[in-house]
Amino acid sequence: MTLLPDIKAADAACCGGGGNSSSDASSSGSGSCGNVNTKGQLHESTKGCLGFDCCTAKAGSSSEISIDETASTSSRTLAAKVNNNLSNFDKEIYANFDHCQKVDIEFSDVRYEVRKFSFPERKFVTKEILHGLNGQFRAGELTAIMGPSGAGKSTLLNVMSGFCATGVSGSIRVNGKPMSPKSEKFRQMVCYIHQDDLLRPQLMVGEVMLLAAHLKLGFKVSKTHKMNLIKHILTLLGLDHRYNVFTAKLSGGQKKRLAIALELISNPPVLYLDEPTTGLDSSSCSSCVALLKKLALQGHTIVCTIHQPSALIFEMFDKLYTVVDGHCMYQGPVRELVPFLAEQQLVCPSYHNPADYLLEVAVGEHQRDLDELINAANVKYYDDVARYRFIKPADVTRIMATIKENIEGSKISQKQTLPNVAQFSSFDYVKPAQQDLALEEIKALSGASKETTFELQEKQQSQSLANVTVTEKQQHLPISSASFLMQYLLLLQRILMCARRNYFLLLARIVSHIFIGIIFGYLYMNVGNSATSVLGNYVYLYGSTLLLVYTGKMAVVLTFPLEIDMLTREHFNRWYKLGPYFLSLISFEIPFQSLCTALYIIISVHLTGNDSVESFRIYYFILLGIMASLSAQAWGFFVGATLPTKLAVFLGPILAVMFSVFGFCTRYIDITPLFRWMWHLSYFRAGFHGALNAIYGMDRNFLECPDTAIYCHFKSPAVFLKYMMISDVHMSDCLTLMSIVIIVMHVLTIATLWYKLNRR
Ligand SMILES: Nc1ncnc2c1ncn2[C@@H]1O[C@H](COP(=O)(O)OP(=O)(O)OP(=O)(O)O)[C@@H](O)[C@H]1O
Repeated sequence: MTLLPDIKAADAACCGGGGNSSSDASSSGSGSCGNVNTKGQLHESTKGCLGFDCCTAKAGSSSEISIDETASTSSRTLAAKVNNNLSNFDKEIYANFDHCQKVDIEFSDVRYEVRKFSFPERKFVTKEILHGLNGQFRAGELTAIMGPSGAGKSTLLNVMSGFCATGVSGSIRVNGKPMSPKSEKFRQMVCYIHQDDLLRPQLMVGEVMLLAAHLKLGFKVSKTHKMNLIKHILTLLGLDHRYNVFTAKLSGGQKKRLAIALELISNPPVLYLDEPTTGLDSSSCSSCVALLKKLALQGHTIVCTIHQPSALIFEMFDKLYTVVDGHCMYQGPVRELVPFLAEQQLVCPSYHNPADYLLEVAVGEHQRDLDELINAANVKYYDDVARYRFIKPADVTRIMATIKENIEGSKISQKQTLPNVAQFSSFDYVKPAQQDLALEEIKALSGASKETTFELQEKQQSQSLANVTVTEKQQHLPISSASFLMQYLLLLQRILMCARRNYFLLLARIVSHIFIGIIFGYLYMNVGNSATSVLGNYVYLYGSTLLLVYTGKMAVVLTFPLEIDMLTREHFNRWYKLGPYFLSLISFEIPFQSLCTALYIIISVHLTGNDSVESFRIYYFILLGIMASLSAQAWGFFVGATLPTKLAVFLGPILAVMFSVFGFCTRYIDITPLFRWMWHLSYFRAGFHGALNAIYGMDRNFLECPDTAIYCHFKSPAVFLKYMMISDVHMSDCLTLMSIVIIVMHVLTIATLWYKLNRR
């Protein structure tokens, strides 16, 4: 029997866009997704609703493994069992993930402290948020981090994912080897999906996926294979029917799944998710956890924080990690929670959701000393670790002998034994050679069929998958991210696509420059060549510089901080490097702002009659206007990258005023010596003086003095420049200063972003 229809039904029912269904059960505790017994456990009757894995412990029609038996070791064994029943199509989907590296993470004495300045105490104070946590997140398992609000769940996730590295102490071991979360190797294994989905609303699901595939897989993988992979992932996540839908139009649950789909492209062994179910209705919530379970079954290490799951959803998790006030209050299999609490004289009432009960205990509703529970949790953890961790290779033989004895003496049934053996054999601290030996032993002594032994070892799973009709390339996608140039081109393409579809803002920028150009032109109509209107023209040039500087700066000061959040996440998840990202951003912003500036100047210069002079003056004016605007834009990027938006919109103009006061509208001799450095550094001043020089300097002929005028003091433009004390302005100086400002500010912006992205 093929499971294809089941899987499709599953996706439709549980994970799919239909998004109905199974989850009704999540709120009621039972329902279409199967029945839940009084302990909140699923019965075998869940079969058929989710294909095979969504509802935790359903094992396909041929399964003989009951839920309880599989609960602890279910993931790998169950996945293997189900794989036997997959159609080729389904196997193709899974084949894309069968090379997921298995990563077990163990952490001990993990502490996290923040150092903040306390205004009441007028000194820096250190606050410890995580107080020496120990634990394990294992491959093939779905682990929930639970706890009351403010307990430290997100902080633990941030620390374990390497998203927060400063202030962290303790040790993290990956597959038994110590590893720093800051290390490149660690980062290659981990993806972190934040609570809020930051997706570009102007792009369609398929476009976002393809872009991510190009960025993450590089161009050694053909587009056909990328498209296949995308199709497989979207099918797996129940999003295939949303391929041509804009991300803005996805439901909350679909957005969450898309966020996961995007990260799955690089098939990361470890996925951390911060509250993936928050904001979802019970149906989407159930679908989301079912999906995570499905991914865990494929060998990923999946850890997520969750708030108050229903009994059904709670049962879907393999492991639970409870955090209370920065301490661990329970960690272990979900099914062992109730017995653990009972041992602590905390008896979860029948029909009560254990997750709710746990939270009640955690917030102190049951008047239980939490320190005692924390201690008990620690003892249990070390007990569990000791049970497996310190098995010496020599012990393998002894354990095998016991198993053999048990099977031969029929003390326990084979079906009971196998999951235990699977758990044992998958344990990393036993040398691989010993594991192989053990498996061979089991194979021989249990007399199991090839299919039965196959479920014991992931190695054998993939071997089996290799037998199906999956092409070589699908099994061995050569993952190497896109080159610098390709990253740049892809990101630029994304910006252009977004700009094309969300043209309102850009159109507003262009229209406002044209509109103000007309207004200014109208206000200072024909002042350009008249000796009586020199001061009017001076004000026009002043106003123009002011306008171009402000539009250049404010356009990015306000939008760039929003970009930074997205950059932080995509960069952390290794989509691209900072260099190509920033280059693509300015490759769009610089020409666009230049275009706006040029449009404004061309229109206003014509209306003000400034174009009646030699054309090179107008070219200079346009060039200087563009340079001044780009200098301000570079400052805007820097301010936006450095300060939070609220501070940036306040401090940006203050800086602009300082630079304009000391140079823009003040003569050099009027400036206090203390602030004269500002005059020299002011790009405002350089732009404005350069513009004045372009219009009135460089040996311009006399201006027209109307017959009606008795006397034209500024008939000679040189007199006016001398009066304004700017007769010795050199164009090259102005252009050089502004070029330096542009380059220095962009370099500083990149340095700031680099620091922010890597400080963590
Ligand atoms: N950078 C920080 N500076 C100061 N305090 C912090 C910082 N980060 C976290 N905290 C504090 O640490 C505690 C744990 O925060 P965390 O966000 O991890 O809680 P949580 O369990 O995820 O809460 P919730 O469920 O409400 O999201 C909170 O009291 C929070 O105020």
